[in-house]
Amino acid sequence: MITVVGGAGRVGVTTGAMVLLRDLDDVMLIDIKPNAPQGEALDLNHMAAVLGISRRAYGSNDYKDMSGSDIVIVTAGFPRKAGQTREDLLRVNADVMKQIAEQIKEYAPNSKVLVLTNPSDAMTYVMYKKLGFPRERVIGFSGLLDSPRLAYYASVKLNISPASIQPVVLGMHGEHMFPAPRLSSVGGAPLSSLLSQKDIDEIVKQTVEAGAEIIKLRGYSSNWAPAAGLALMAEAIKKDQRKVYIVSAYLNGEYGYKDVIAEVPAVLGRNGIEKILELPLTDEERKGLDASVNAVRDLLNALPPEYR
Ligand SMILES: NC(=O)C1=CN([C@@H]2O[C@H](COP(=O)(O)OP(=O)(O)OC[C@H]3O[C@@H](n4cnc5c(N)ncnc54)[C@H](O)[C@@H]3O)[C@@H](O)[C@H]2O)C=CC1
Ligand SMILES: O=C([O-])CC(=O)C(=O)O
Repeated sequence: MITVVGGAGRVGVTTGAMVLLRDLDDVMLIDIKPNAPQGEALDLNHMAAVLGISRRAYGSNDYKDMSGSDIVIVTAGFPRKAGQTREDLLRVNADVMKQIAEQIKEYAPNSKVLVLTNPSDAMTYVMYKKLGFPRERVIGFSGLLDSPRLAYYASVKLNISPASIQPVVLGMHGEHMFPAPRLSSVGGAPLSSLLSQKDIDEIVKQTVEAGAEIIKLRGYSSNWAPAAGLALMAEAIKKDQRKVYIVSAYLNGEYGYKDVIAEVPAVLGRNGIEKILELPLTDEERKGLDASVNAVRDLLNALPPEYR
């Protein structure tokens, strides 16, 4: 069973749908909104019946129904509104993480926990600290959104499929993310060698501002792309695929950073994070990553001690 906490919210229910569509497992949607997860589950079950998918969705307002889940995906919490940054959600969502960590510890103590709630690196840190699970089992989301976004914008410039691009965005998910065009590649060539500096600057800006652009256009934040990314992470763990994805990981010396969470490439398999990969960086890239990781640290330092 894969549980989604926040399962009646926009990203939560879309994630439930993606898990069913990829035929990964049954899905438990848990949410504090009365009746809402049950209603979403019913609709998802009808979807599965239409498509002939033999998986079930369940909905509940009781955390104990996550019992037995090997993967718990956390999408619960407040989304930002137009004009807000993700960082503005720090305090309110840290509270939500703290409450949910207690429940996961009690009902799914052996699970791998994927955290998407914003600001996602800081929320992954709170979840990690409050759960006390080994770091390979508490994995933050967003690299699998920021990097494919970079691939998308580059693919438009190059008129090629985004699937042909290996994009790299590191550090923080937020205003200070670090897109790395030299480390991103197309057919073996660095992306930076295939586009003009002006085009690179443009796609980097589009990537950083992508989330805000969606809110500006439609009034609420993304759901389709993040849900797809979460489903890929769950799939890599569930099927022990050992695929390399950029994820938010607790660093204990990797890249020279300690006691902080940042987006880095990692191998995902049955134990969660099987290995963190350390990319060789130029001096300039090192500075860019430092600035990004320091922005995560600033957020963590702004959290009262009970969240750390
Ligand atoms: N890291 C990323 O790339 C992305 C992060 N997000 C973040 O994900 C979060 C959710 O976004 P949406 O789904 O659009 O919001 P939403 O408002 O549609 O859904 C949030 C859900 O969480 C539920 N919830 C709140 N507290 C809860 C608790 N203690 N236990 C269980 N459920 C609880 C709410 O009832 C609601 O149904 C936001 O913080 C948003 O900023 C959204 C998109 C991408
Ligand atoms: O923009 C938001 O608030 C949601 C998010 O993190 C994203 O889409 O990158």
